[in-house]
Parts: sequence; structure tokens; C-alpha cells
Amino acid sequence: MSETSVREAEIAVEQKHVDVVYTRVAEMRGEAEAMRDRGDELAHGARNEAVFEQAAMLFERDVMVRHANQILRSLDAEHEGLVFGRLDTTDTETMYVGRLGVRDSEFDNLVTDWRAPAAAPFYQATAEQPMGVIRRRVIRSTGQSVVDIDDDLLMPEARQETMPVVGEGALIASLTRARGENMRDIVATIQKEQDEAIRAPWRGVTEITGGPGTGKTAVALHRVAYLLYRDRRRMGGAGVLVVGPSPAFTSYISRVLPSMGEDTVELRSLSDLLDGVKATRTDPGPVAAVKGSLRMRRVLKKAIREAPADAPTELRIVYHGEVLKLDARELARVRASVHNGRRPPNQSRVDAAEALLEALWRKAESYEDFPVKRAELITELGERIDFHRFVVVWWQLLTPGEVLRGLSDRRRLARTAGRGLTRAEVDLLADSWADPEAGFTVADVALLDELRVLLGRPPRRRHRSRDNQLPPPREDYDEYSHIVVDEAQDLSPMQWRMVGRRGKYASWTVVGDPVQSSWPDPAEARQAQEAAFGGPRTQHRRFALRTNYRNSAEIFALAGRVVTHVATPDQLPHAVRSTGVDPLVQVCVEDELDTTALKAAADLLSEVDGTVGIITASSRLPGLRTAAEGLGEDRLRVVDGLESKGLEYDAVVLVEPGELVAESTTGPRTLYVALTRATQRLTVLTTDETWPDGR
Ligand SMILES: Nc1ncnc2c1ncn2[C@@H]1O[C@H](COP(=O)(O)OP(=O)(O)OP(=O)(O)O)[C@@H](O)[C@H]1O
Repeated sequence: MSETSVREAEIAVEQKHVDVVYTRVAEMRGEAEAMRDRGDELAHGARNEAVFEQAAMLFERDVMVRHANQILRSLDAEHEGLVFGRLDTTDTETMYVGRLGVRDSEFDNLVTDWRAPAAAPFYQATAEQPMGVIRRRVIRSTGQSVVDIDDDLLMPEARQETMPVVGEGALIASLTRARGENMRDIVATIQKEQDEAIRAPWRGVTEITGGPGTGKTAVALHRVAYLLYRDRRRMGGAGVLVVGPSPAFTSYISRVLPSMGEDTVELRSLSDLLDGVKATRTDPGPVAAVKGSLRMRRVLKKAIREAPADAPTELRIVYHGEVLKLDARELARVRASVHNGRRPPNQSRVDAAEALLEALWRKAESYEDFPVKRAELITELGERIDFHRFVVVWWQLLTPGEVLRGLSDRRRLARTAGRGLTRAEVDLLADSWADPEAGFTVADVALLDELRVLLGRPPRRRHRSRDNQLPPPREDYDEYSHIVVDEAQDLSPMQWRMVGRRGKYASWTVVGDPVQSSWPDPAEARQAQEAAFGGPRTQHRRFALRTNYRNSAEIFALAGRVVTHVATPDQLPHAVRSTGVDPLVQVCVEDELDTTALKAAADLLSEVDGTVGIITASSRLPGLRTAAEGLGEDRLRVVDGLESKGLEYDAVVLVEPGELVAESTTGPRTLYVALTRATQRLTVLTTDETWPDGR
């Protein structure tokens, strides 16, 4: 038989099994729907039962409905091939592996869930350690039709003649496919080193490091699906949070978990981790560096002790014919004493009123023959409406946003910062908050979150927010059972505090590449990170990924040449796939950079089937974005270096590497990120004839 007919015959064999599976899945769907309906009936019936029976029925109903919905969700997930693998083993067993476990009506296995221990050899068996696997087969389908198969022969000596082997490797086939709008799952081709990280126990901190394109993000997301499958009660109950660098990134990865039937996981970016705030701006590097540093904690702690700018500076009250007066210094002393108390300011207004009354009594006491006693004064003044009005404006309930905006006043900021910030830093920060219309930046979100905790939750009914950006603070942020942090190398210490607050009782998966870091003080970030994990004694597990699955070998070779001063050769992963096409480095004059970029993008759009990205310094971004819109191409994106983190395109036009480097102190690392976004084609436009070797 020719190779093609062997392949076709084998595809037909697999199609037969896949058909059986889908028939069974249709039956299971019917059973699950019936179970859900039965649950609803139970609830209905419960209303007519005695209380005791009612509770039991409602419990049963809840379990039933939840279970049925879970089954329906996984059955309805957008499967790109429900059955994707087959193992033929030495004990003559055949096992099919898929996105979901399916048994026939006799309870025999039709498909084993990829996350089940029995499926592990599908990912872990190698020619050196075959684990009894003779042939591993990846089955590729479109909808319910099998379109291709790819085999790996792991034990040639054990293979029988009736066992054909076809295909050139499923991994390479999968890596070569065009990239679309969203990241895809990799369940069919997870590699051994990745599988070990995915299946690591949930406890403590699992750190996954690796160079660009090593599948860190993919691994972290598959690990979430694995943990939810293995320990749904613990993980699902309190929830899983995945934190990524930008909304573009969370949107890019948003389909991966649902495609594995998991739609309960919360994906957030650092700019929208705090409910009610959506930061759309980023600060220039030096400003973000100050805002992210732990020194800001002290500044904020002092800021909440300051009187609001519009607070009255004198209290005058006429009582029993006398004027009782507290001047600015006396008021400041009262304010400080209330702040020294146990409660946060938004919960201290009653304490503030009491302290003022006490201070007024001390005034009254100093007058000769003052006609009333302490208790009387406190009761009477405490009930006076003018006194209440004063308290409300003098001890205002503040929102985090109000406090932060208050710091745009340079003098106030310098006073609060003391020696914690230099004058230049005070100027940078005050300028960044100067425009009240501008909205908050990504780095501000961590500061607002810090303030939320420092200020405390205002008493519910009394508080009316003057800052309509923020709803009253939530206090249930610390309830997640597992937190995944992607691109962890870039979190500032203040951002680690914000994320850590949400994971007080959580286990962690932390993913990053130290070489791609754009954070200027890694030691401080490391310290904040340790604190977020619950101290240095928390159990750590480390996995290093060493194969770059994204870039062609030719593209990564260029990135490797450019990156020599930020990474040593042993830190660089190995790119497995060659396209035979070298990146194009094109020199042009400054005035023509933008037009040449658009032209290069148009060329690449015609060369690749998937997405094309133009990556540029942020100064060039608005102009290029508008110009690119003119091309009317929905496969084209324009992003700056930082935005490109974690994303990938089939082809990339990188505009003026020198500008990306010059943009910030961590420019060389940003350039490394930008150079490693393309899977197939890369064009670099530069005005520097000596690039890449000249610098
Ligand atoms: N085992 C695999 N099978 C198929 N594709 C894979 C595999 N591992 C990774 N990939 C693909 O390689 C690309 C890079 O993966 P991913 O984005 O997870 O890498 P990363 O390490 O997070 O990259 P970076 O840090 O550069 O953003 C993705 O397209 C991913 O689907």
C-alpha cells in the first residue's frame, strides 16, 4: 500500500472510533439535561415539603444541577477535536486521550481525560523512557471529522507489522499553523518538560521560567485546567485568578481555558485588578519606577493622615455664652491622635468627633467658672447640628482616588514624602497626577489598592462617594485559592503587594523570564514577591523550560545576536523549527520609516495566512495606528514594545530598534521581547546601517 492509502485507511479507523465517541456524547448530553431538569423538579417539589425534607431535597438538587451543568459545560466547550490522542502500549491496550473522559454505557473507557493520571504517558513517554508506549498518535480533527494523524514510534522493537506509522510529527505541524486573534490550547502536543510543570502538585509556589516562546503562558493555563480537574472542590470553590500584563494579553489568552471546558477562571490584567478602576494609560519608565517602589507605602501611609485640602482649619462654637475655639495646630493634634488609634480613617469618624469634644472640653475647662460639667458638654455639643456639620467636612470619608489626586499638589506631596522621595521624584509624580481629566495609570492601580486598605471600608449607609470612578471598596479580595501570575518578572513591588493581598490563602503558579524583565530593581521586587507568597518558608517548586516553540530558528538567531548584553547564551532557549527564511533588515531614512513600515506590513500580509504586528516605540504609535487603519486589514495590529509582551504574530515589522532601546532604561530587554514575537517572518526597519552589530 502507498503511504497515502495507509494514511487514509488509518484516518478511517480513527474516524470510526470518533463517531462512536460523539454518539455517546450526545447520549450523555441528554442524560445531563435530564439530570438538570430532575434537579429543578426537586426544587419545585421542595416548596411543598416539610422544612427538614426540604433542606435535604434542595441540597440534592444543588449537587445535581451543579454536576449536570459542569458536564454540559465541558460537552459544549468549543472543541477543536474532542479526541486528539491514541496510545498503543505493550500490554496490547489501546487508549484514546481527549479533552474529556467518556465512558460507554457499560462503563468502559472510550476516551480518557488528558488530565487523568492514566493519560500522563501520552505526554511523558519518550524513546529513552517509553513507559510501555509503542506508538503515540496525535489525531487532528475539524469539527467531528478526523483530517489527519501523526505518529511517534517510541518502541520500534515492539511494533507489530499490523501497526502502521504515519506523519512527520504533530508538534511541528501544530507550530507551523497560522496564528489567529486568540491563543489556542496545546492539549494535543504538550511536551514532556511542559507536562511536568502542568502536573506539579497544587501546594505552595510553582515557578515556571523560560525564554521567549517556551510555552510558559500555555503551560500555566493548562496547569489551571489540570488543577481544576484534579481538585475542583478546593480550586473551584474559592476561585482561580490569572493575572496578566495587559488587557490585550488577557484578551489574547481568553479562549484557551474555555476551549478546555473551564469558564470559571477570572482573567485580569494589572490595569483592572481593582474593581471600578480601568487604567488605560501607562507612565513613562522613570515615573512607573517611583510609583512601583516600596517607598510609596510610606508616602501613602502619611498621605492618609493629612487633612484634606478643603478641610476647615478652625473650629469655633458658641456654647453657654462662651466661644470655644480650636485653631489649626490644635486641630492637627486632634487629627494625629485619631490617626494613632486602632481603626483606619474611614472607620474613625466617631472617634474623631469624640476627640474633638474632648479637646473642646479641655478648652472650656480652662475658663474660670465654666458653668457645665464634662459629661453635659459632651452630650450637648455632640448633639448639635453645627458640630456635626463641622465633623463631616473636617473628617471626610475619602476614596483612594481622592487621596491620590490630592498628591498632585507638589507642596503636599513633598511634605508627605519627607525624605522618602527626591525632589526630582516629587516633581515627576506631581506632574503625572496634575491633569484631573487624564484618568489613572496602570501603576496607579496598585497605589489605589494600597490606599483602599489603608483608608478602610467606609460605614455603608453613610458614605457617598464623591469619586465616581470608585465604588465602595470590596474586602473579599483575599479569597482566591490559586493565583497565576504571568510575565511575573515585570511586576513592581507595589503590584506584588496588590496581587499578594488577593492570595493570602492561595497557592501560586508564577511564570516569567528574568531576561525579559523591564523592572529596574529586581531585588526589591523579589522581596515583595516573597512577602506575597507568605514569606520565604513557603514551599517552592521550580521548572525551567528550554525550547522555544514560537520563533523560527532564523528569527530567534537574530534575537540572540541582539540580546547578548542582557542574556548569556545558556539563558537562551533552543528554537526547534526552521523556515529557511532569514529575517529582513532594511535600512531607510527617518522620514520614510512609517510609510516603509506600512508597505512592509502589506507585503507580509500577503505572505502569511495569520496575523501581522507592527511593533514600534510608543512615540510613533498614534501615527502608525491611524495610518494602519487606512489599510482596512483586521489581521494587522500596531503595538508598542511593552504592549507586545506575551503576544505573538505570524509576521512582525519592527520599526527602529534604536528607538525602542532609547525609550527606557530597560529598552534592550523590551527590544528582545519585540524581536521574539513572530512565528514565521520578521522585518526590521532601521535608520542605523550598522544594526544589529553596531550597538
Ligand atoms: N507543546 C506545544 N505544542 C504546540 N504549540 C506550543 C507548545 N508549546 C508552546 N506552543 C506554542 O508556542 C507559542 C509560545 O507559547 P507561549 O506564548 O505560552 O510562550 P511564552 O513562554 O509565554 O512566551 P513569551 O514569554 O515570549 O511571551 C504559542 O503559540 C504556543 O501555543
